[in-house]
Amino acid sequence: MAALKQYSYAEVAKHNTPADLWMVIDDKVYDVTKFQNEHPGGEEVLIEMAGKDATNEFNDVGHSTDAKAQMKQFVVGEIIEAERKKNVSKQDWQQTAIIAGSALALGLGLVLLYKALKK
Ligand code: HEM
Repeated sequence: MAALKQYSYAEVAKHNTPADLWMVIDDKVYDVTKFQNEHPGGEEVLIEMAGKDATNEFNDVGHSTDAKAQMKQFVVGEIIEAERKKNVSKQDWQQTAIIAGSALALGLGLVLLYKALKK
């Protein structure tokens, strides 16, 4: 898959009118200019979020999987790494590494203790 075009929030914020309507959901940038009139939830809510991060608003509605599949066609890019909100997966990975590392150290410690006691 080709890499997505990278945008800063400042860049997205320029597209904040009904005639040029972008928004950010989960760090992906969407151009919903053509979709606004077709949005089952109405154009007003989209215009309200124009140029902004609408992740919470989008999730609050509990959009269907159909809606999530549909939105893919409007992706024009993603937020530059430094400004991404969702670095959760990275944090999760670090946490997992720390837990796994601690477990390993504990296991090793127990083995050494066992060996020391056996003598
Ligand atoms: C690319 C972005 C979006 C797409 C493709 C999309 C698509 C849809 C679709 C297909 C529905 C019909 C119900 C469903 O299938 O879940 C819907 C309903 C709705 N959407 Fe969106 N939506 C988008 C963004 C947003 C945003 C940012 C908001 C709020 C700020 C919003 C608010 C709503 C509301 C209030 C409804 C009506 C729910 C109802 O009547 O039960 N949507 N949207």
